[in-house]
This record gives sequence, structure tokens and C-alpha cells, in this order.
Amino acid sequence: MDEQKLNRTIAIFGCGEVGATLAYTLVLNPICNEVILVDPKTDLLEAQVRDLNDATFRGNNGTRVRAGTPRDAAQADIIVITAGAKQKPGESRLSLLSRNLNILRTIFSAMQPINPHAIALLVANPVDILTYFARKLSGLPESQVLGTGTTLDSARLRGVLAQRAEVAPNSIDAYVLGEHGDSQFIAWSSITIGTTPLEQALPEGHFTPNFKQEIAEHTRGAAAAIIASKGCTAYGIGNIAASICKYILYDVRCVRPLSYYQPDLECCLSMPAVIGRKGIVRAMPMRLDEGERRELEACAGHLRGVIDGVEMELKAKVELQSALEKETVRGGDGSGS
Ligand SMILES: NC(=O)C1=CN([C@@H]2O[C@H](COP(=O)(O)OP(=O)(O)OC[C@H]3O[C@@H](n4cnc5c(N)ncnc54)[C@H](O)[C@@H]3O)[C@@H](O)[C@H]2O)C=CC1
Ligand SMILES: CC(=O)C(=O)O
Repeated sequence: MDEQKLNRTIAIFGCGEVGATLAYTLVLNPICNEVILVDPKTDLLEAQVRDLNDATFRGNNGTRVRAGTPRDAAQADIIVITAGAKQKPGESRLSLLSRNLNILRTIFSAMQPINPHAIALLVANPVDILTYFARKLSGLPESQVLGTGTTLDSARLRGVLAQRAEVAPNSIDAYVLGEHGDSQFIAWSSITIGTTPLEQALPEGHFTPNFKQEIAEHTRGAAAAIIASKGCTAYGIGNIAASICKYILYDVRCVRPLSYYQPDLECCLSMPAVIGRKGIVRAMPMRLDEGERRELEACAGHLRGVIDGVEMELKAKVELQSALEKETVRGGDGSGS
């Protein structure tokens, strides 16, 4: 094992489809010496640990997988959150919010205190909203809390464009931005194949509004189409989350559309950023045309609306709790009626 892999730990909350696929990807492409899995389903957890370790013995690759507690996971270099409910066919990612936010609260409260240098990588959905609240719940610096965001959608976009243009996907620079969800949008104006703008790279007459709509619908609907047949998506996100872990541990400084806090939009959504050992090293400003700018603002407005709804509900609960406590004190004093 090379020097950089020594004493590197990646903790994964949730060892269902996504968590186990990520762990398996880390075993096949070793970048750390330890993977810690945390899941309240203890039978599943033990079985996943044994099965994953079986995959490490043949090559003696130096990565070991073990079960851990939230306190163990809190000391990892990277803490990945895949824990949570997933969409049933026809359900939206946003419908998972209240269940997965409760799980997120449990996880971060069980982890305190957290390694101050850890990077929290959110995968569970709705990933942009969970990333927003993980910043608050973790107590970590803003730049150390990020979500996989539209990295997966952008890969799907490159895949479909590659088929249409008959070139390799990695020769295409194309970004889906905004929400990892229905309000996402494609930054068409900046797509290039090699250095050639997409419109010129496609056969004449192909770059039409219909073409754009068809590709956008394909990309936006890709997860639902897979979930309808197999009940989950795991390989794409497993590979992407493992790559992001590598960019972090090796300070690779790749530019990817990750979900992170956008101060001007007051929410977390995906915009290109440089990713390295400290998480979001810096934003990489991107030129958007007027229509794309409007889509970004609409997307942020939508996410902000969801966040405001959660925060109002929380505030109402706190106020109710405090009113009930006052009532109890008054009753206890004998001053109540
Ligand atoms: N961001 C993205 O691009 C993608 C996100 N996802 C999301 O990832 C999440 C996980 O999906 P799957 O693995 O397919 O679901 P799954 O149901 O197979 O696994 C979820 C696991 O989380 C565990 N869990 C629940 N509470 C926990 C806690 N407090 N601590 C640790 N583990 C806990 C469950 O016991 C379960 O084993 C879902 O929210 C899904 O929507 C899935 C694919 C892509
Ligand atoms: C499930 C999900 O978020 C995805 O595959 O994009």
C-alpha cells in the first residue's frame, strides 16, 4: 500500500444498496486502509462486513472493512451519509425529506465530537436539502460539508451526449447544475466536445429545442427509469462517491458540480467547485446565459422554499415546547389556574 493510504479512514453511514456499493468500489480501487460501516440493522451490517472483506483477501490490497459505532465514524477522514429511505417507484426525492432529516439528526448527534478535519459527504436524498442541514448539525466548517449533487446527473448527461455525438464521454465537458432533483437544469451554453461548442460538434441541424428537451428529460428522469425496474440506483452513485473520496484524500483538485452552500442563493445546490483535501477548495465561477441564470434562480427559490418550510416547522415546535414548559412551571408554582 502506498504512503498516502496509511491511516486513512472512510466511514459510511448506511450499508444498504448505495453504502455497500460504495464500500465495494473502495475495496476494488483502494484509496484508504479502513472502511467503517455503520448501520442499525446489525445482521445486515455484519453480513456486509464479512462479504466485503471476502473481496479484499484475494489481492491483499490493504483495505479492511469493519463495523463501527457513530463515535468511531466521527474520527474518520471522510464521513459519507448514505443512510436513509429511498424512493419507491413514482416517488420524488423530496418526499424522503422528513424521514431522512430525522435520520441525519440522529447520526450527527450520536457522532459528536467530530474530527474537526473530517469531510462530510452527503449522498442520501434529497441531497441538497440534507447538505444544507448537515452544515448546521455537524458543526464543521462550511467548506467541509458537501453533497454529491448533480455529479451523477452530469455523468448521465455526458453518457447520452456521447452516444449522440459518437465520441467518448470523457471528451465531453457538460454540466447539470442546481438541484439533484426535478428543478435541475443543463448549462447548454458551456458544453464542449473537445474544445468545440456542442452546437458545432453535432451534425448540422441536430442542436434544436426538441433535442435539448429530449436530452434534459432523459437526464432528469434517468433515476426514476432505473428505480421503476430494479428499485434503486447504486452503481453510478457508488462510483461517483468513491471518486469524490479520492479527490479529497489525494487533494486532486478536480472541478465537479457538487452541492455546497451558495451564500448569494442561501441554499445548497450544485455549481462547479474545486475539490481537494479541505473539501470545497473554492468555487469555480461559471458563465451562464440569461435563460440559465433564470433557471438557477428558480431552482434556488424552490430549494429555499423547502428549507423555509422545514425551519418554520422547527420554530413552531420549539415555541410549542417552550409554551408547554412555561405552562408546567406555572402549574407547579401553584400560580396556574
Ligand atoms: N445522491 C444520489 O445521487 C443518490 C442518492 N441515493 C439515496 O441514497 C439513500 C440510500 O439508498 P439505498 O442504499 O438504496 O437505500 P437502502 O434502503 O438500501 O439502505 C439504506 C440504509 O440506511 C440505513 N440506516 C437507516 N438509519 C440509519 C442510521 N441512523 N445510521 C446508519 N444507517 C442507517 C438502513 O438501515 C439501510 O440499511 C437514499 O436516500 C437514496 O435516495 C441513491 C442513489 C443516488
Ligand atoms: C436515486 C437518485 O437520486 C439517483 O439515482 O439519481
